[in-house]
Amino acid sequence: MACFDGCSPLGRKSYFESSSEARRARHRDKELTRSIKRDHRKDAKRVKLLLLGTGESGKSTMTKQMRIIHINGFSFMERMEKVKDIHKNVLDSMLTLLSAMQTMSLPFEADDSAVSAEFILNVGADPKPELPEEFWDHCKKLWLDQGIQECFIKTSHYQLLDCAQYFLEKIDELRASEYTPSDQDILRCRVVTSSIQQIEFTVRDAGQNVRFCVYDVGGQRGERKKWIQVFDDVIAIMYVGEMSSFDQTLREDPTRNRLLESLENFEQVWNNRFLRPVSVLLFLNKIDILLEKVSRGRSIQEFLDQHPDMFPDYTTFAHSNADRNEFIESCPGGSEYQGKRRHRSSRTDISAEAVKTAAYIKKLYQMITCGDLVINKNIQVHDKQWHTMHTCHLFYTCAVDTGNIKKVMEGCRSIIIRKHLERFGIL
Ligand SMILES: Nc1nc2c(ncn2[C@@H]2O[C@H](COP(=O)(O)OP(=O)(O)OP(=O)(O)O)[C@@H](O)[C@H]2O)c(=O)[nH]1
Ligand SMILES: [Mg+2]
Repeated sequence: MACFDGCSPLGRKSYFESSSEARRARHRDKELTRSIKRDHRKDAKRVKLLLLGTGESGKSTMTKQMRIIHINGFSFMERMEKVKDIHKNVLDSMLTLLSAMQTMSLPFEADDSAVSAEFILNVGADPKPELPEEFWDHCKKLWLDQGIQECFIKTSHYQLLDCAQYFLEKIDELRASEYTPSDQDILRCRVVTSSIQQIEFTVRDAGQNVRFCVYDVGGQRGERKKWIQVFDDVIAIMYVGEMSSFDQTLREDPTRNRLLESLENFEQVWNNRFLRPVSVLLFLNKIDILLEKVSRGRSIQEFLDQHPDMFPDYTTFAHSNADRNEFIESCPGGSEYQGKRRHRSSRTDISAEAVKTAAYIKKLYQMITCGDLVINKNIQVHDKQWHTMHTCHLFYTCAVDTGNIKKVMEGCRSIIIRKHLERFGIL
């Protein structure tokens, strides 16, 4: 029979053991409580934000903007470290164009372009840390070839970096030995994120210093399983959605449309039970590329035709004046038009079709937040009641435009801080 009153020969020892054990337990308990309070105080001062979105949507570009706006930007050393990545972007872009020329059986305009192409392909087959001098001459020549230009216009048929044109148009500058990347060059430079990155900065708000901690994750499919590691204590998610990718497929799955992937991924984030109390700031990014695509005659209709029963009718969709004004004010150079109704309507470089496309894509994301559009029939889409603990705010963004991001971040700041104060019971 078991004895519970210390009557066994070991009873006294057990008593002492248990009493010292109890003291240790009490001590541990106090330490733990103190540490929880300490962490709570620390967390109460630190606002944790997550940048989520599919691959190449612009998350890392947003963190670069935060560095430019809130930290002292990039040091000379950091700029010089980017030179290799920028040169690699040029090489990768030209290799992609040459491979697409072959796949689409497009001819070069100049007879000797084939020689330049062969040179570049050889460099690509065995890339050295430094690109040879002749590389730049061949690259410049090829970029001016009408055949390559024709191929470039058909970019929706293959996977070209968004920064290809930007860098290929400034080859003379990039090849110079004294080249130092500018802020814009760094913003345009593409490097895939394959581990969780974090930046911290302090913002002065209403006379108080608020410490922000922003996590940037990889958005390609293989990276998304890591996202859950950073869900704890998050105050708000900055979801970077794609505006310009309606005619593109995923790099990691060329059978899948990028806009559809972004919408579905957003649906998962919005309905994720761990993120139920977390508000979402939805950045509808790459509006500059959207503008440029629509001006080249690309239309979202082609994408919609592939999913006849899924999306609302585009032909009868009408955007509001407010939609138009919001879009114009967000477009590069749009701050001049802010609040000036007469001037806004004189902005002729923004077509009605571009505004309609933007407003329509925005509506798709909005419909997901209301459960009016379901992309993945297999996930649990919650009703309005479930979502009352969080909100979704939408912003048109151009992540390479510091003026635009500064304005958007100012708009987000009060939403984030309010959410943070509510979480820590301060409001
Ligand atoms: N023109 C233009 N380019 C953009 C914009 N946003 C991002 N880019 C470019 O798009 C490319 C991809 O951006 P990233 O910030 O690396 O994308 P990401 O979401 O971090 O991608 P992963 O790390 O793979 O998840 C870079 O070359 C950026 O310069 C934009 O609004 N306009
Ligand atoms: Mg990234």
